[in-house]
Order: sequence, then structure tokens, then C-alpha cells
Amino acid sequence: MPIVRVPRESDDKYRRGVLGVRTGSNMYPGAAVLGVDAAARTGVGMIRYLGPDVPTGLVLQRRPEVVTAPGRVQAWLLGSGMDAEKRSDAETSLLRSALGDGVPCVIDAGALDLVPEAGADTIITPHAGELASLWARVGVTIDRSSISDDPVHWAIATAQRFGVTVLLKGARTIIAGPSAETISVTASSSWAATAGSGDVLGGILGALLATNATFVADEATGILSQVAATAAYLHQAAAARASGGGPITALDIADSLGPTIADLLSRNAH
Ligand SMILES: NC(=O)C1=CN([C@@H]2O[C@H](COP(=O)(O)OP(=O)(O)OC[C@H]3O[C@@H](n4cnc5c(N)ncnc54)[C@H](OP(=O)(O)O)[C@@H]3O)[C@@H](O)[C@H]2O)[C@@H](O)CC1
Ligand SMILES: Nc1ncnc2c1ncn2[C@@H]1O[C@H](COP(=O)(O)OP(=O)(O)O)[C@@H](O)[C@H]1O
Repeated sequence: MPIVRVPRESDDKYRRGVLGVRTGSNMYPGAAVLGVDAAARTGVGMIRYLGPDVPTGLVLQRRPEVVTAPGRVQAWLLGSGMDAEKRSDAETSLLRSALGDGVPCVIDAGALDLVPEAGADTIITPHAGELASLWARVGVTIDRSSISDDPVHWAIATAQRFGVTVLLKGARTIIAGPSAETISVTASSSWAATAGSGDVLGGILGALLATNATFVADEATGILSQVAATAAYLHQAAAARASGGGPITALDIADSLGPTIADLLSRNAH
């Protein structure tokens, strides 16, 4: 698993990579907690969480390791737990400045309206309904069930239309880059279909992106699909492990990431 960067003796927190997070809102503060917790569990040098007061308090309660002061980051996670229609102008301009920061970005949920402004080093993580809304913004009417019926087609079409890497969520998650190659990751436990599960995936992906930022800068878009596919794989493996055949919460998925990654790394080493 080359995408999971194992820390070296010469590393410090900054060399491992810092993830900047602009997620959550006073309406959906939990999404910020879930994404940050999952990123921390995936392994990253540091997380800078920059959001409204309510989610900030909850994030710090759950993860006091998180830094809430602005500063340099190696990747951004944007939009989970936001509502594009209710976002303030100030929040929108902060999202835009993250997108213009010159580092790779994950765009989720309530920041997906900004995808037409995003650069090539962007991975977007819509579910079928969010993808339908994105196409509506550029004048194409398509319903969510048509996207679910042919996710490969819509993931490729989206990657090509917007010049970004697409991770289209579902029981079968499809990853497509602008080159039109696709990767499919099938979930092994449907207990993962639970509120906040996608927010956890965003955190996993953000952490993998921050810890691979040098790679991404060197190899442009080629590596983004691999990073996205690794995130989807880890998400479903952690969910299956947490579930063991029974119900789980989104935080359970985040909690089981550490042992899931340790198992996969030790299997790869043999
Ligand atoms: N803990 C947190 O903070 C969490 C925060 N979250 C955050 O919430 C934000 C919105 O994300 P989302 O995916 O929920 O909304 P969205 O894409 O607008 O889809 C709405 C569609 O759902 C449907 N629908 C609604 N109720 C339904 C029902 N009972 N039964 C059937 N259908 C129902 C509804 O259909 P309608 O009622 O209009 O017919 C509409 O089509 C986002 O920022 C995300 O990150 C989540 O991750 C959860 C945990
Ligand atoms: N039937 C299913 N089986 C397994 N995983 C699923 C299923 N449906 C959705 N998922 C996964 O659950 C997550 C749901 O994400 P999302 O729709 O954004 O929900 P939320 O906004 O509540 O976090 C995604 O990672 C998706 O791939």
C-alpha cells in the first residue's frame, strides 16, 4: 500500500503532512468532527481545522490534538457538513482561497458548487444526488437514479467535463480521472450506509492526500485516482471490521481505521 505513507525516523509532524479542513457549519457540526477524527485516525502529521465556532468547539472536544490557528497546509478537505445555499459570503471566499492555495483539495457536499473553479489537483466526493446537483449548475438535468444506474458513465463524464478526479460514492464506489480510466471499489458491508459515513471517507481521503502531497505535485493527476481508490478501500475495510456483521456508526468506522491499516501494512510486508 504505497499510498499509506508510513512515518520514517527522519520525519516530524510537518514532514508527514498537514491537512487543512474547512468543513461543518452550525447546522451540521457533526460532519466536521467525523472528518477530522477520520483524518487523525488515518495518520497525518497535523490537522488545522478552520470553521465556525460550534463545530470548532466540538472538534476540539473530540480531538484536542487539532490546531485551530491558520497556517501552511499540504492539502485541503472542504465542504462536508456545509450547505452551499446557506453559506455566508465570507465562508465562500475562504473556500475559494483554499482552492487557490496551490495544494491538492478534496471537495465534498456543500462546497461542490465550486467545482467549476477547481484545479486539476482536486478530488471530488459526491453521492449520486450531489452529482446531479453539480450537473444542474451547468445546465444539464439528470436525476439521481440515472446516475446510480450508470455510475461509471457519470463518473467519467464528470471527470472530463470538470477536469477533476471523481470519487462517486455508493455501495460500489467509482473513481474516474480525466484520462477516463476507472477504478471500482465494492463495499463489503452495507452497514456502512449510515449518516456521516461519507464525512468519514472525506477525512480519510484528506489525510492520504496531505501525506502524499509531494507525489501529487510531481505526477499531476495520475496519482489522484490511486489516492482516492485507497481511501475508498480503507473506508470499506474499516467499516467491515468495525461491523463484524452488526450495525455501526460513522465514528465506529473512524475508530477502526488504525487497526485496519496496521493489518493491511503487515500483510503487504509479507
Ligand atoms: N452528523 C452530521 O453533521 C452529518 C452531516 N451531513 C451533511 O449533511 C449535508 C447534507 O447531506 P445529505 O447527503 O444528507 O443531503 P442531500 O445531498 O441534500 O440529500 C438530500 C436528499 O435526501 C432525501 N431525503 C431526506 N430525508 C429523507 C428521508 N427520510 N427519506 C428519503 N429521502 C430523504 C431528500 O429527498 P426529499 O426529502 O427532498 O424528497 C433529498 O433528495 C451535507 O453537508 C453532509 O455532509 C451528513 O453527512 C449526515 C451526517
Ligand atoms: N449500500 C451501501 N453499502 C455500503 N456502503 C455504502 C452503501 N451506500 C453508501 N455507502 C457508502 O457510505 C458512504 C455514504 O456517504 P454519503 O452519501 O456522503 O453520506 P453522509 O452524507 O451521511 O456522510 C459512502 O462512503 C458510500 O460509499
